[in-house]
Amino acid sequence: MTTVHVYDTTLRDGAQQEGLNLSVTDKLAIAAHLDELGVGYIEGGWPGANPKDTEFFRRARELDLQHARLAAFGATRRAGGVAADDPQVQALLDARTPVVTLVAKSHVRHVELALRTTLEENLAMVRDTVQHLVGEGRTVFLDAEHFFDGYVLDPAYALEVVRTAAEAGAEVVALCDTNGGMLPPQVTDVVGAVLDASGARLGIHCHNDTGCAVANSVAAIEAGATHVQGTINGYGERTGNADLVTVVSNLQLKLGYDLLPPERLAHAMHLSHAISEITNIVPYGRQPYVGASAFAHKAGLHASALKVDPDLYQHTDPALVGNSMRTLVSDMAGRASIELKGRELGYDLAGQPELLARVVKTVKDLELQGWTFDAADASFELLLRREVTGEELSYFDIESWRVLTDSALESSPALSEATVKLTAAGERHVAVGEGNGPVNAVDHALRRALAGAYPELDKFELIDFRVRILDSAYGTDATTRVLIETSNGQSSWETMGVAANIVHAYWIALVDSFTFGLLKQGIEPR
Ligand SMILES: CC(=O)SCCNC(=O)CCNC(=O)[C@H](O)C(C)(C)COP(=O)(O)OP(=O)(O)OC[C@H]1O[C@@H](n2cnc3c(N)ncnc32)[C@H](O)[C@@H]1OP(=O)(O)O
Ligand SMILES: CC(=O)C(=O)O
Repeated sequence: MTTVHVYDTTLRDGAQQEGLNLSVTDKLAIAAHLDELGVGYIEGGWPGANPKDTEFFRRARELDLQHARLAAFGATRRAGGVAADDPQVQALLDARTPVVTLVAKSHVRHVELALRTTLEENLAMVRDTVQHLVGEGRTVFLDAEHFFDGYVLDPAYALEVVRTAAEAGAEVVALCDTNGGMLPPQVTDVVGAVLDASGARLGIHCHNDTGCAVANSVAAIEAGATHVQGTINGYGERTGNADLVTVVSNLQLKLGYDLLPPERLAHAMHLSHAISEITNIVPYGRQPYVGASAFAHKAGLHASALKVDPDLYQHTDPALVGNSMRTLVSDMAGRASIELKGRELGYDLAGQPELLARVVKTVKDLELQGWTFDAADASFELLLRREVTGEELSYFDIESWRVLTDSALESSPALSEATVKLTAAGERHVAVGEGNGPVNAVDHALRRALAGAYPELDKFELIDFRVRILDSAYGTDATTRVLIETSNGQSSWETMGVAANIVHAYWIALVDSFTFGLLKQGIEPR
């Protein structure tokens, strides 16, 4: 059986996504990650189209790729010319990659309207360019642009493009759903028909405009294509390309294809997130397989079954793609949810039905007031610890705090000043903090008051702050929920506070954040 090529186009088609802009260094880093995942091919960009892509191919020669072969992407030669004299084709050779992927027209209206040439000349462009590149020692893949729409309009011509490319020496002809409008049954029919009529080795390249890019890619492979293109996290023009990790996971874990070594697929979640860091696009939590929520369970009924056997509410083992099961605590939790969450946090709560029932009730009561524990694991862990140990973990005793804000003048911005009085390490501290707003001032004052007793707090940094008005019908009287995320440079945690006053809500979240952070660093109350 022919092995299926796994062909990644994150660096070319993925980079066509709105708002995604990669430097040469970013592209090199992503290429190294893709190689670690074990993909067969990395399409690096279009040499000659812009200086960045040209530079990428120059520097990519220094990459020590263990698995992947690099592909340079570009178009067939210009109409009316010859491939050997075409500067764009020469730029593809100058990229010095083992593989060149050519985009070619296969839709008659595109040939006539976009390329403004004859159908015969388009075939000549395909033939000449493929032959020239093969003659120069390159493996050539041909992306037949708008293939499916073109096949519907004029199947004979679309087929002729496939035959011409294959006869000229293209190893693979990838059928592209460029406008992303196809549905799986259409893809199945067309791929099957083209395979029968041409005998060419076919590939598939899908866009997600109908939400079917992954399904269409899987359908094409099941219909006989043996080369699949996609991008990490489904990046790409408009609604994106087929998400390569989802396609590969589906083919490998559900249909038995042997595409990536299992130990590499088990890095998929890490890779997806590492690439999100580079693209600076927040990972999509509900992404299949690798999203943070892909195996997160909120409903109590689910948890009660998962406790017995995780397979009962999971379509696959999350570890196969490097993910893990999580239990969410909320007002939809039951005793089993708390027991499972406790297990995640290192507490064995089995056989403690009264404690479990008490925690369920506390959570439900607090959620009614606006708390949302599934977004603030650290606040839940402190609550659970309190219920289990029967005591409040306290690193400092607050005596009072207050904050004042001067009115803003045109000549000088508003200034806030907070005063915090507390006892820590057996000593009373009174500290004043200034800030550009009340939240900032409170943060400074609390840190200053604790600096002597807990120098570890110096490393804690606020990295996210979210405010939500809970009962908006009351306008400025509304209850407010503040969620904050804090980092110590190695890990991060989320805490929350709910109060009528936004600064008070922040204060609750901040105290919990410092308490949790110190606890996790193994610091004893002083
Ligand atoms: C379906 C896809 O996503 S394919 C990938 C598309 N990616 C990109 O377009 C990103 C990179 N592109 C670019 O930087 C530029 O468009 C370039 C450098 C390639 C070309 O720029 P320009 O020379 O200024 O041309 P422009 O972008 O206006 O038009 C594209 C030209 O390529 C021609 N062309 C389009 N497809 C093909 C093809 N398969 N084979 C040969 N020529 C083609 C068009 O007819 C047009 O020709 P014209 O200049 O005679 O009108
Ligand atoms: C080649 C390509 O990116 C497309 O047809 O969508």
